[in-house]
Amino acid sequence: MASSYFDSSHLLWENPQPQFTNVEIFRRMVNRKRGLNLKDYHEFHRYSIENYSFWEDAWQHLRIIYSVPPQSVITEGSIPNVPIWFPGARLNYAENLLWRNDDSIACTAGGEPGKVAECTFRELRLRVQKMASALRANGLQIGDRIAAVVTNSIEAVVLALATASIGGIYSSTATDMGSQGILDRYRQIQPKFLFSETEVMYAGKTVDLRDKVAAVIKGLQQHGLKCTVLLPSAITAKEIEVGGDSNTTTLRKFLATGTGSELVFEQLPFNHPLYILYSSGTSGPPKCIVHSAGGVLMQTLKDQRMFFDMKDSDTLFQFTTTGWMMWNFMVSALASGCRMVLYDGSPFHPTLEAYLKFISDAGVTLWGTSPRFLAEVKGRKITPLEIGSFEGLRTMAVTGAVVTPPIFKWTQEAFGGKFHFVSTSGGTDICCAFVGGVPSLPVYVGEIQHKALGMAVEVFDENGKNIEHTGQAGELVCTRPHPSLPVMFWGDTPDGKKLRDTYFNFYPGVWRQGDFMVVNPKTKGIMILGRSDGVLNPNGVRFGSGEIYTVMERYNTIIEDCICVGQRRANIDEHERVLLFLKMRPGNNFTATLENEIRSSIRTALSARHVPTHIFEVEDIPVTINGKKIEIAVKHIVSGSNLKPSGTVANPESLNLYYKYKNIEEIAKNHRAETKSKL
Ligand SMILES: CC(=O)CC(=O)O
Repeated sequence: MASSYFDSSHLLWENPQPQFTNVEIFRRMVNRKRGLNLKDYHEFHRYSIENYSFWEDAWQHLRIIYSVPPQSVITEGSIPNVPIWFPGARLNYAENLLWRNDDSIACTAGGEPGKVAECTFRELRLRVQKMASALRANGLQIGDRIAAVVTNSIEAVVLALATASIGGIYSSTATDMGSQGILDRYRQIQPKFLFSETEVMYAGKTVDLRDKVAAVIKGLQQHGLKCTVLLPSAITAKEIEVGGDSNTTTLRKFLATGTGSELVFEQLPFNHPLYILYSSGTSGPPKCIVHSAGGVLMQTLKDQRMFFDMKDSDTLFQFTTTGWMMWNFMVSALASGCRMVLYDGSPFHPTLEAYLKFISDAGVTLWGTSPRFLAEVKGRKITPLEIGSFEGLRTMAVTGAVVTPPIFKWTQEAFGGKFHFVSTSGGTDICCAFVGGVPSLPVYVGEIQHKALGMAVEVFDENGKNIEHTGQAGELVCTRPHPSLPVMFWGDTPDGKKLRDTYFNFYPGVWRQGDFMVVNPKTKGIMILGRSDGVLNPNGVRFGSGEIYTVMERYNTIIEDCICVGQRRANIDEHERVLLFLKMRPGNNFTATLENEIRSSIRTALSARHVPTHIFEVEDIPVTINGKKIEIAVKHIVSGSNLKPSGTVANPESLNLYYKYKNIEEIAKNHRAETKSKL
């Protein structure tokens, strides 16, 4: 079947000086070093996935700081398909981030309380030194876990880097995660230390975390917890007691236990664990994904310098909490000598306009955000250039969900048209991206520009056949190892059974990411169409929910959000049917006229077979605390399963709204009668 995804590619942006980009400089360096003649990014990418020596080139180009050089690039490890990278090398992640020791600003931190804190590179290093000294004095050793429930603040950066300097393993969650969600994660990794906020502000409200912290401490006491450190209020900076445990102390007292020792960067193997991240946990207990220091360092630096053309003169603002991999990704920007702007709180408080002004005023040059946020600005008919000049903006990087073509177009225009719009996709599983931006290539509307260097991404059909050249959609797979494969799942068997079952079983020996994608045979541009477990399959036509969301974008001034899932009840339905749920913006009604209009738009833009069987209005759309729609949970619920919401769901009560759709026949009958009356 010929593809209709890319019938017309519209140019969105082109770099007037591609030759000066980091990626072009890197390509020319490889040509000189290897005596090659790689003419463009396409050839460079091919070289990067066919030769492991590419990673040696990357080591050199990214200027990795090390004390012992590697003996080779790759060797076999104990987990099949997960090799050991750069055996013999010794390095430290924190040392690679803290080389800069001057009085330029390293971090600017803002948030809802309105205060802005700053810290220079020299001060950051001193704060890390103080924290590391206290951690050592209190017994942190190589391989010990530190768990944190923290805001996106300078303190969180200090804590992660101090932990890394000693060779501890750092894991954090956002403060809005429920105590059950926190315990589901931290009980598995048995942290020695817990660092926690006590009071924060979110959406204009003071949130008292004392009960939650007390519950977490209690739940971790039987699981190896030795010491809890309470951070002062994120609003007033006052110390707050939680009480009841002699191993609990305040940050001030904890830091005072340090001996003032020098900052020592333990020299560790490339594969030494750095972070533990978690699978979403929306459909089962969260998996504890362990990432290596060398892997995270190399891949995040590669993505930042190649996709975003990051330089030491840049100011990066990544909107994230500490519970999303984009936080870990962001922190690496220090290694490029870049300034980071941190923000904690809701972007809608006190107003969306105030948040946009903060970004413009902070002189952000690289802005990382989500399509959901941009859709909201668009939907509220806000004109960003009336709020700030955004004159420094050079690159906007968007991730976290499918970016639809209307969002590409609107964003480029709304923020002044000159910057590089980068759509990327990767995930927690690799703590970097599979596909993303190439500043030396043109951007086409709706297309992620290319595969990342070193990432052997292909599109497979159900039988494991590469169908990329056909322009048809299939599974995103990665056919060769790369340095930030997880080194293990915490608590897995030594041969990594759980890890292999998760990624390498569906297509034996090949990484399956669980995303549904398609490649434009002409431009090589990529579209991610949704999660593959949410792929819709009515009457044998397979498509991604992202295709429906693209059409729905045109209604986003009246429809706040929507979710599209397949329904197939065991022993009842012969075929899958597609259900589309809409959350209306206040003051707008879901009428039969609107429903007909939506059906007709989907039919025209896609095909008659894409039109949902039923469209319903709902009060809320379930999302994770990182703002991702939870299609898989809704799919299970409407198909007749009972689901226990995990701590990852931001609005767990919303799931209850979907159970009634198990009785679809009755609901549909009532719905027809109701919408007719609202015509
Ligand atoms: C890079 C990403 O892909 C981020 C995410 O969606 O979790």
